[in-house]
Amino acid sequence: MSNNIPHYWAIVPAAGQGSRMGHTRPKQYLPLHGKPILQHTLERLNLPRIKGIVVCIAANDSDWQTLTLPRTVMSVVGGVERCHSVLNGLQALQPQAQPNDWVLVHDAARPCVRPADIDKLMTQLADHPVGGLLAVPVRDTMKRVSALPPQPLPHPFWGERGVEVIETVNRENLWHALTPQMFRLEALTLALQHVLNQQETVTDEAQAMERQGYRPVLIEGHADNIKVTLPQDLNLAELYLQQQDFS
Ligand SMILES: Nc1ccn([C@@H]2O[C@H](COP(=O)(O)OP(=O)(O)OP(=O)(O)O)[C@@H](O)[C@H]2O)c(=O)n1
Ligand SMILES: C[C@](O)(CO)[C@H](O)COP(=O)(O)O
Repeated sequence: MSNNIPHYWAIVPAAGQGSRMGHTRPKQYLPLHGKPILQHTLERLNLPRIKGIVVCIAANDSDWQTLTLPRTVMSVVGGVERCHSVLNGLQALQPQAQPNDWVLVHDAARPCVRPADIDKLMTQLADHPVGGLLAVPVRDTMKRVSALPPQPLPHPFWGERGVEVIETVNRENLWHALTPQMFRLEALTLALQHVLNQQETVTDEAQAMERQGYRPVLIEGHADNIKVTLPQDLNLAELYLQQQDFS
């Protein structure tokens, strides 16, 4: 029955203040090649298979109305943390979506995502019971730092008292979680509600699903799907957009 075929929806958390960017405007409205980051992101998500898009914006957002949108999208007010914004977006979808529909949650701050990778995520997980996310394997040696208690160190070569001690973390099987992260509407809604009801937060949707005992699937994407976070990310994102448009 055609009405049993799950639809695909997108939620774009865009209600952050971009504090790490250190700019007066929220980073999602800063220009890349003269176009706001959020507009680039919405253009990447404007795929035929995505039935509708919900954008979560800050209550005091004065830039949203200035965007030229590639299609009609819904907007809802976000929350204190990203996970609160995403839950508001999920609740806005409830009236028009089915519980088993897929929801792709994609950061407004990731304008370089490749439409081909979004399609890959939707296609490869279309029949999966849980869902998953775009990710890329860690390529660098990883270090964990921890502050030493102010006491003599067991060995003089381990640095001065009170400095951070690093230890190498096994990078095998370590991946960078990206977005979109794609899960079923009802399952993701319940998972996030459970986390928030515990007065806790999560930094991505997969973590909420993991806490419910689900095992999300990683689908390899591309490292140029960066989250624009710090000032130096702006030039890098412009370079990636330029490379993609000409590749
Ligand atoms: N309460 C929040 C916080 C973040 N986001 C969105 O979640 C995405 C990823 O979050 P992040 O990169 O941390 O954005 P900010 O929170 O704006 O950045 P910062 O932590 O530097 O303030 C961004 O598109 C951001 O707009 C959101 O919708 N609601
Ligand atoms: C969702 C995310 O982009 C996956 O890497 C990341 O967790 C967002 O973290 P932030 O602290 O909200 O930027």
